[in-house]
Amino acid sequence: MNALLEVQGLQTEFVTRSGVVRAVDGVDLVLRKGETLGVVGESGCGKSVTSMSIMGLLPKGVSRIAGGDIRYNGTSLLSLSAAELRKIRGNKMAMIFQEPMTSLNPVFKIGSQIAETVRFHMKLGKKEAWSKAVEMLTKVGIPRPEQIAMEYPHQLSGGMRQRVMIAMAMACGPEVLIADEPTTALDVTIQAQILDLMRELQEAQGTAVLLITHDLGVVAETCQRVVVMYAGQVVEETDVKTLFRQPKHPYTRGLLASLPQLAGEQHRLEPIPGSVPNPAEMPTGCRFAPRCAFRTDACDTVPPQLTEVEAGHKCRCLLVQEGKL
Ligand SMILES: Nc1ncnc2c1ncn2[C@@H]1O[C@H](COP(=O)(O)OP(=O)(O)OP(=O)(O)O)[C@@H](O)[C@H]1O
Repeated sequence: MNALLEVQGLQTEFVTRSGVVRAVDGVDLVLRKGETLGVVGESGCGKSVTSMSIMGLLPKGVSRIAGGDIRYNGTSLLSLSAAELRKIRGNKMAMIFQEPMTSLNPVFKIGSQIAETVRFHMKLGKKEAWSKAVEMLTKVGIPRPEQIAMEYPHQLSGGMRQRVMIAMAMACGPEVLIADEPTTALDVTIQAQILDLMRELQEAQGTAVLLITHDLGVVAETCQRVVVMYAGQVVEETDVKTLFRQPKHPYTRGLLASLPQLAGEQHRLEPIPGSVPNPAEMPTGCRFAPRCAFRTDACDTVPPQLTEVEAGHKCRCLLVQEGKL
């Protein structure tokens, strides 16, 4: 099945003033070679915490991985030392964020930052690394790349900074790219350009992408498979076509009904009532039950498991599993 990255039963906890909360609770993900897997859900569902856990970038002291495993090419990343993890991060696995300044350093020239990454991971000399940086800036469509390489991040527009971050992430030809809301902060035209760019680089380098987004429109355009997350858990997983044509979980149906392009002109948009529960106050049964239009008494008491309801289609809902929905 060519699994490159496997997340199994991941549990990530935070220490907060009201005690320990589990923001991610038993997440399973499989990313295969060269594919794009979307992870969707509203704000607060645990998408970013999942990606930070995979990259080993959780805030120290206040968070920890309490259970499960993360395997890259069969090796558990949780068993690696910080130095071993650093070798994989940026080289084999790279990440891009919604806010490019998260990974760009404001006090270093753009070219130097890309060159530094390349030197560290690809063991190139100074001159070759600088050439590689300029080559990458050219690849991501930066105009006047030699000149821009000499500039500082704040001298560029948001869209250009995002291109620079992609250049840096893709410079070492990573096998896995984790993109956390890479286009959310950009306007629609730039958003489309950045998604196209990511797709081109992905095809050219054979990179597998884990795309984290709250935007189902972006998923429809870029992903082959999708995982829907709700309240720290996966609630549905299938291929993109099936998700849009035959969504099963009431939460996924709700997300689709609130998507303007899909609701169509004749239909009123129907936002899902209520909000994602706080991890400190999770419902005891189904976590979506308080917001669910189909809720039954059993939903309030029995926590549903994620099961395969059709070939390649998993869903965490008692009613779907019993064929009632
Ligand atoms: N540093 C932290 N301390 C305590 N709780 C946290 C911390 N970071 C995240 N959480 C909690 O973890 C849960 C999941 O957050 P996460 O950022 O992963 O959601 P998300 O789906 O990525 O949303 P967004 O799109 O807004 O980033 C939330 O309930 C959040 O309150």
